[in-house]
Amino acid sequence: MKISESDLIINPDGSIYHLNILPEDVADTIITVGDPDRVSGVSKYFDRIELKKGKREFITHTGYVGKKRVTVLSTGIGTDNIDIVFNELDALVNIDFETREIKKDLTSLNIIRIGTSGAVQPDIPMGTILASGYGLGMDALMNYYIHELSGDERSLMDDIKAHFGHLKHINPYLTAADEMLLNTIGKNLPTGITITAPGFYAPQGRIVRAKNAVPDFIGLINSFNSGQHRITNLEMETAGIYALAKVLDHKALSINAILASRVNFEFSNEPNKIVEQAIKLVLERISA
Ligand SMILES: O=P(O)(O)O[C@H]1O[C@H](CO)[C@@H](O)[C@H]1O
Ligand SMILES: O=c1cc[nH]c(=O)[nH]1
Repeated sequence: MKISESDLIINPDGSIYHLNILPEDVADTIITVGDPDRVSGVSKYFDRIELKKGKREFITHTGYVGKKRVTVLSTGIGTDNIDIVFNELDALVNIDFETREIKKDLTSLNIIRIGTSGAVQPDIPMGTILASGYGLGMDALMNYYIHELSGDERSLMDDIKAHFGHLKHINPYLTAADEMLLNTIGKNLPTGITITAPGFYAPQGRIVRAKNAVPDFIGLINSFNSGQHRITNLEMETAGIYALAKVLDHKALSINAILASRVNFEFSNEPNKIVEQAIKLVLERISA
């Protein structure tokens, strides 16, 4: 079935609407980062850069790490942007732009986020590089998609609903990391449940001047447990990435550079150093 011109917008040069890139510009291994400036922080380690393109906050560099072709792409902040990036990446590989039809042979991308995050457990200090075992969304993105839970996700979700059920403004969603990526790129890293919040301040329990509606949100978050599972950190994209990757049949893993300890009220004075360590770790493991 032909996808309409208003559902899938292709620019006059054949590129996809927001990302402004062509199907051939995308590698099968993709690193996403929030900060557009972090794209060159990743591609500076490429052995060869093939292309640099961009529009708005969506900057793309594609090149080679050893023999592996890799795309690094910035998403900007938030799961509203993840909606755009994931639908457009999927269209670039799985829709024929000439016929506007879904291809017969679908491509499953390997997508690794390198992001920054704040820890909510006292034993996860600033400087930790953490792999998200699960993404728990507190934002509204997945209210708009059909998203099914595996058995494992369902039992964890039951405990999450019991713990957070009194917060009537949220409809949380949960997705596990891709197991293969977790066991390779995320090997031996600390893991846990990452909460994806729809904001940086009150939605992450920060108190500045406005009054927060949820008292002691950090305490509520870090007191959750379900078997060996606990919530380790907060950021703003991972749950959307995991959920849309699953819906669209891609593989995803989120690697978090922990810049803040929310329980110790600390924020790193060397954030770039921690991010750099996360970038190097991911690139070494991608090219191994
Ligand atoms: O450093 P990035 O990847 O942007 O990730 C984190 O930093 C931003 C907030 O400062 C949010 O996007 C959050 O998820
Ligand atoms: O605490 C933090 C740190 C980085 N990014 C976030 O979203 N939260």
